[in-house]
Amino acid sequence: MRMLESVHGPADLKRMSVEDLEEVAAEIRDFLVDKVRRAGGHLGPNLGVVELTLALHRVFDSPRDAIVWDVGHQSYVHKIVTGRHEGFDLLRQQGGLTGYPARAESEHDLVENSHASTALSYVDGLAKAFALAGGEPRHAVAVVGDGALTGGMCWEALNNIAAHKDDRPVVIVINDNGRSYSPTIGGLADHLASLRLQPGYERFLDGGKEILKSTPVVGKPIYAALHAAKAGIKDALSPQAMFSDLGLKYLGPVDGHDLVALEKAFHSARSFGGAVIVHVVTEKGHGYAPAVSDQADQMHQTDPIDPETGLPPVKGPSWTSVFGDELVKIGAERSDVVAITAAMQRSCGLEKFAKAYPDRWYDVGIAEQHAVTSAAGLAMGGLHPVVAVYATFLNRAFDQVLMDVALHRQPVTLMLDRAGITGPDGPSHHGMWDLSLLGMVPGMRVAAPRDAGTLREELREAIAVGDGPTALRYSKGGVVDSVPAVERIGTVDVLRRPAEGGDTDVLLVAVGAFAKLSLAAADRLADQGIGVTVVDPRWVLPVPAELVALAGQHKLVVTVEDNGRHGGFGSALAALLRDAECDVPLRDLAVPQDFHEHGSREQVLARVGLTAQDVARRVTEWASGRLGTAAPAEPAPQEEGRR
Ligand SMILES: Cc1ncc(C[n+]2csc(CCOP(=O)(O)OP(=O)(O)O)c2C)c(N)n1
Ligand SMILES: CC(=O)[C@@H](O)[C@H](O)COP(=O)(O)O
Ligand SMILES: [Mg+2]
Repeated sequence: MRMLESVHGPADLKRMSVEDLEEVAAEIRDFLVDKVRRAGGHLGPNLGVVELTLALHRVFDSPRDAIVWDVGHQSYVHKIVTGRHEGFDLLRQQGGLTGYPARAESEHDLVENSHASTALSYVDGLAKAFALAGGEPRHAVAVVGDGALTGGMCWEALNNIAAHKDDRPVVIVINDNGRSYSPTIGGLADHLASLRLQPGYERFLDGGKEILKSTPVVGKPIYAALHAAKAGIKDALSPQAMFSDLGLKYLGPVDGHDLVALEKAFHSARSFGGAVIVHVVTEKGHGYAPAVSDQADQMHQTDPIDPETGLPPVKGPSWTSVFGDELVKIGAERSDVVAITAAMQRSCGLEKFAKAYPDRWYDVGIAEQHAVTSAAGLAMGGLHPVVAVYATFLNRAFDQVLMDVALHRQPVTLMLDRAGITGPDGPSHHGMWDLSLLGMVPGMRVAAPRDAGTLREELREAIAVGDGPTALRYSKGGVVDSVPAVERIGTVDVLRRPAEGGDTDVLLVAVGAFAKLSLAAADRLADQGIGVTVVDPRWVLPVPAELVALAGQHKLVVTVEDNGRHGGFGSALAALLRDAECDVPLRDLAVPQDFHEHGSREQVLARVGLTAQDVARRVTEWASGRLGTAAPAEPAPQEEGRR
């Protein structure tokens, strides 16, 4: 790591020779493989942007020039060359480097949101701000992947950037490795592929230019004529009409692992002065055979490996895999069931369904809004679509759920994976918003399975609904095995009653995966003589009416949910009790309404006061005085987020 240790910032890169840079690139690759395989993270994407990042930081002047990374999962090299390589032992771990740009970490980092397809909008805004500020030009540079480019916001931004193509220095670097997780889909992807097929285009032109320029007398006029004909040649060799028709200058395709070619292209882009697209062709996982040969997703996202075995941990069944397996069975029974993914087929559990029913699944690209409204179209066509997305990514399709699906009462089922605190991916990945959003949607029915069995059961119940939208929400990671019910009252499962003849002091209403945690808290409370009934509503929205009678049989109601507190299940139940004029006091335990820094799921839940011990302590605190029980020691406050 001799060379790499001499890199403390972009200025050090600018002083290096190409030979030194090649050495730095090799050392960075070794560093990434070593650190990311230990810590876990986005190994493939970052191995693909080593040369691209070095060339960017040599040609542009960050932070004066703004560099925005779309999604941001491929910003490890950027972090390494901006003085943070010593922090990689704690990458994505509590208290350590985040896996995305972080403003608190560096002046070189601007955008922390890890939701895709936003970078072009940021640079459009930045370019406008730089223009208004006047003075020496500052460049707004976006690095956007071919996957992120399938997101609709990119095209909204391109439309605006093209409106000022000549006088605002916007540089759009398309990092085209042909993949999101799996190969990127759609007409745009095909278009980029057709451009990729002409890698010699730039070399063809450059070679001709040098020969003609060095040819005496006739050379220059011929070159001038050819230059004028260049557009024609370019279209013939490299049909980039899509971009030039927008009025945007297009440079490329450029070999994304050739430092000299990259710098040449970036210098051209920098000196152009207006909006320019640099189409860079890279290879995900480049330089590391296990990543390049990983057909599924070229090590897009790797779990920490076991240093002993050198293998990722063996995982048991996940919420995702339980869903995926059950959907295959349903697919055999219901030919009208189809599935949609937004470029996350495997991560959302649709791999087996896609294999079993190749004509009944759709990858729409990173386009959640299109996924939902196209699902409404599929439903209007007589089918029952199942849309599988991460809960946090549903945020951007809220209006589509509300006005395209629910307004038309279409039978679309949303499978909200990674609901609740997710952990290592930080604040924009925690799925803590969906219950608050969907609670506003008339006719929306939301289930929160507590274990594998209820996931299968509630999925089937959802698919059986033909007159409106349904959704299931479930956590990241290993599924909870089995949490049996002792009784079912309507849709509500009673999981635990106070000991025989014990007082029905507290009704503990547990949402989804928090059932197990709530039972553990109830055991702690029983030790203190507090009688607790634990129930699982199963279908949490609209709130089951049975909870009103159950609440009336207790002295205190407490809800526990892995959703943001504002507008969550607790709020909805409180409203129902008010409407029913049931005045039993209610307290709601939920994720504090804030942005919560990364860590493991367990660490973040502990940080925000959502462990069994926290629940028991808070219930004891609330029960004291009401139930004549002793007041507890001063409870740990629920930590607010980082701001
Ligand atoms: C709105 C949204 N949907 C889905 C994701 C999940 N996601 C993260 S990276 C990625 C693929 C990105 O592909 P690309 O932009 O080509 O970058 P690459 O990994 O190939 O460098 C996806 C789907 C996300 N971050 N944001
Ligand atoms: C960057 C991104 O959005 C995804 O790649 C995410 O990191 C995956 O998270 P999971 O590990 O929960 O699938
Ligand atoms: Mg890609």
